[in-house]
Amino acid sequence: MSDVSAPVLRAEALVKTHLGEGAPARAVRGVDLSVRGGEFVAITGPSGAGKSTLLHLLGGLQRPDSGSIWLDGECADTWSEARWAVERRKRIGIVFQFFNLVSNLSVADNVELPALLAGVPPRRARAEREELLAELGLTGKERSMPGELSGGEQQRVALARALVNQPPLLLADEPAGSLDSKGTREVMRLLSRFHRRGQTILLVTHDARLASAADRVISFFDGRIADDAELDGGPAPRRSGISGVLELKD
Ligand SMILES: Nc1ncnc2c1ncn2[C@@H]1O[C@H](COP(=O)(O)OP(=O)(O)OP(=O)(O)O)[C@@H](O)[C@H]1O
Repeated sequence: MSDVSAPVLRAEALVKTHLGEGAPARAVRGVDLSVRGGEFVAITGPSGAGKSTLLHLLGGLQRPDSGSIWLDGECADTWSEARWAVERRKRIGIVFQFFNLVSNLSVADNVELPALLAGVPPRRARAEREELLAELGLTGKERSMPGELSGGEQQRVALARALVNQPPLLLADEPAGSLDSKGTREVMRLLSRFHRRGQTILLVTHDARLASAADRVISFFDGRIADDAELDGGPAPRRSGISGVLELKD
């Protein structure tokens, strides 16, 4: 088993200003953060606080103006876009509010795609996909197209896609933001279940209720960490990979 206390993700002095049409938006103004293996961290705060920008920086989807990021102890400062793409496939699963599924690919193909791009042999990619879809209650939907699914189902497919390469870290940006209360409960239950099995999760939400499912809550305000509180229980033990983890019962 991996060292539970080792940081999976570390950021130091991150700064990001968006230069848009209007005045520059100083979205992230000097953030230090360390996330240990097995932690479930929620980043919460008001609209416009900079939460999504921070998550995008941590996942390499945007580059900081200054500051550094380490993934599993490896500094990402000099990584190119291409290198980030490769590392994301191996190390980081990302789930967005609006699912971002490929609309003209079936559920099965959406989930298998990241595995195939990562060089996983097709037979193994298929096995991983079957296991995850069964786990997420989507068996029988393999040939469906994303547009034929409910919002909750689409988000479960997005979760399967994010987890198919067994990334040590899952980044979730308002994953229930476009769902009704049933869909929200479903997604939160799944995140909690994966966390209990050892998945490290960083969840961005403006909803304090959702944040309470985490074992650490970071309050983000005006581009900075205003509070960082560990809730009762502490981090779950980290286990490597999802497939080993899937054998465990709830
Ligand atoms: N691509 C962009 N171009 C210009 N400004 C941006 C861009 N992305 C974000 N911003 C601005 O940066 C600030 C932080 O935005 P961000 O989306 O990170 O906040 P947030 O806390 O995630 O908000 P919300 O909860 O509403 O999603 C806001 O003022 C926003 O308008």
